[in-house]
Amino acid sequence: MSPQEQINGLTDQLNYYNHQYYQNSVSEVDDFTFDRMLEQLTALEAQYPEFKRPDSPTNRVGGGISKEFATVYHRFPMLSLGNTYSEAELVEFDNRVRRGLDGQTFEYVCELKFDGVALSMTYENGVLVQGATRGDGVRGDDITANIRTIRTLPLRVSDRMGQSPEASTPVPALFEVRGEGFLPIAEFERINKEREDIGEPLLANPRNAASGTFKQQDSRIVAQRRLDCYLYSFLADEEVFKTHEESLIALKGWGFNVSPTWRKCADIREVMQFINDWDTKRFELPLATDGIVIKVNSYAQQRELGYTAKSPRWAIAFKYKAMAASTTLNHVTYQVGRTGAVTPVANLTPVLLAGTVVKRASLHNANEIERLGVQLGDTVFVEKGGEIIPKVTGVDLTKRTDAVRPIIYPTNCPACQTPLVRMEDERGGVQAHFYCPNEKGCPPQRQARFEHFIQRRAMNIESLGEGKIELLIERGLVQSPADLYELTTEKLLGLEKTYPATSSLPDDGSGRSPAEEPGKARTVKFGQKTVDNILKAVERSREQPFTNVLFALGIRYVGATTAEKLVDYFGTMDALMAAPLEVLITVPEVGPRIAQSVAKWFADPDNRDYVERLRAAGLQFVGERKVVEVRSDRLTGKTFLYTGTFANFSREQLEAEIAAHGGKLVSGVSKKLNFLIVGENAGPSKVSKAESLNVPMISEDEFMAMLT
Ligand SMILES: NC(=O)c1ccc[n+]([C@@H]2O[C@H](COP(=O)([O-])OP(=O)(O)OC[C@H]3O[C@@H](n4cnc5c(N)ncnc54)[C@H](O)[C@@H]3O)[C@@H](O)[C@H]2O)c1
Ligand SMILES: [Zn+2]
Repeated sequence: MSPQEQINGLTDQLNYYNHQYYQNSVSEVDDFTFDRMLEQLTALEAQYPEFKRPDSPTNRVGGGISKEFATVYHRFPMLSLGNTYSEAELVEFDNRVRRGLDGQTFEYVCELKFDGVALSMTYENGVLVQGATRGDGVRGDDITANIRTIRTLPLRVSDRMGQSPEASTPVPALFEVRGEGFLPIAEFERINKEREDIGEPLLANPRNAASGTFKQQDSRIVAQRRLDCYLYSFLADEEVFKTHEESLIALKGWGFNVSPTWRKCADIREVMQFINDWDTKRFELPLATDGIVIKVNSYAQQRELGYTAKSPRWAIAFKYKAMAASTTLNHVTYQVGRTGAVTPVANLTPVLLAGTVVKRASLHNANEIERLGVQLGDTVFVEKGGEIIPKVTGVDLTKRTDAVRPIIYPTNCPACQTPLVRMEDERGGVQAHFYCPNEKGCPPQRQARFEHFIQRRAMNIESLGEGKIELLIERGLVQSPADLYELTTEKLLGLEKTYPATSSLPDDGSGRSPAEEPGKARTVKFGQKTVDNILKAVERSREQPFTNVLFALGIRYVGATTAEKLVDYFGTMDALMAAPLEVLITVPEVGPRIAQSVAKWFADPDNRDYVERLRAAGLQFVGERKVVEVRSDRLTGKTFLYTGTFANFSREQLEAEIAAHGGKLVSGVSKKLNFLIVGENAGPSKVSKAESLNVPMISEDEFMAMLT
């Protein structure tokens, strides 16, 4: 391949990865591979400048702006950071700084490099007026509404509010703060557990999840995910602080969330020490980190050092290589998840990785096995990244022997032998996972249905957790959650089983990724007190509101929030069961995918029997209806969005009115929107977006005229 072809190839490929990473929140390769390719391109371009393309990723900040949000221009460009994986290059950086500062003394501030999304927040007279993404560095997306959902981000700051004595610096009239928006790991795992429970595909890692969340059009969805933000930079027209350190202290004093992990370092040796200190300790932090950011402390010196087109010369990111180890893949087991998804798990010769012994690692799905080209007996690389569960990331082909055997993916469910199927994904392709379609009879799926049913947000019978359900199913005491309402003291008292010490519980096919917990022997026992607690909880569950009951049914894609919307709209189980698909689709925030899933579920006679048994058991089938009766079909097939306030309607009333006439409320301005209803104090971004997309805008009066 000629150098020009190489440059072209790398440019196209890196631009594509950048697009996937920043626009679609997907990493198709790991960061190390990406950075190595970028380095290769930089070197080639230096050697053959004549072939360097104007769209080269080497002279641009990686992100872009999207059509879904209004565009904002940054008052100060938002740059990237130079990065390195090696200590030798860090020493070179230190030498460059030293030369650039001509022998002056200087200090560094080291911070953790948080792995999320760069955010910029502008405050005017102490009030948060704008929040934006980095975008291409010059222009970003206006995501103010989403950023406002971050609970730790002050919407208003004042120097008097600060609790610390350092907060004495007055708050400037206009300033900008920057930080990293992220999903705490615990929150990431909570969301994935919920998604797994209702059959939504899992989010890949906390960074991509955070990035995807900030780009949601509906800030109500954003608010349900508890995003957080660590602030690491302050900017204003006038000089407020002399050093970065001072700004961090003041930001904290003004009530911003500044991670306490930063430290001032006198020289590069102390920096190295800081890097070593956090090498594995960073896994104890509540969020994903991928390195250390090293910044020259003095602002005057920062100005002296200046910037390249892409990044400051006074800062660098040291990135940790993902924690990797190599070991042998002995065999693959397959777990069946709550919704029938089959997950292959690598069983490894135990190996030490980032302070824990790893015996099992995720192989994700059949596509991943194919992509890795891995075989049984291979030496594989196992990595621990931002996530808790290690994963197999590659094969050491230099160690492959003749003894390797191909991995034969099962064609039948490992739990119930039903032939596996692949389903279509939302874009019409096939999903990466194979599924066991035997929803009713497959033991792990059946058990998962019970676990779903008893959880707090459903029927709240959690005293039945931890092995008790398994035992009841095994003894034939329950087959369907409706049977729980026929349990008696006589049936339960004295039941007992000891689960052996190894893997019988973790291997229950629950589909949860393989944790590293050692399996201890456990005894499940139904003594008098346990039995009383269970029966009491079952009794109390009869009072759980209809929303919980509907969620408890375990209809695919119907999470707790969707259940609420359905109850608001229909009010009763009977009305919901009678609703044809066309009506289900008109429910606010219920799209065709959910509507179809609901209709299909209620069309199944077994499911209807199940519902009748729950009714007979006395569960709540009536909720509070918040949507008025459908009064006409004048708005049928039309979509609406409103902005501002109205003379004749509250927001809720307006939403109800749209629904009552068959219209559908949508959450963002797009080409598909039929009408934007514009009231007093309308939001400028919605209006200008509607203008640019030629979406008709109507007044309150015009809207009312449509109803008669
Ligand atoms: N895997 C892929 O497909 C893919 C694609 C594109 C980019 N990437 C990764 O993204 C990197 C490029 O992204 P980038 O331009 O955002 O650079 P970067 O993420 O390496 O560094 C700059 C960013 O670091 C963040 N940051 C975190 N903590 C910080 C702190 N304490 N102080 C200052 N900034 C802090 C900020 O968001 C800032 O914008 C690449 O090096 C690559 O590793 C990966
Ligand atoms: Zn099965």
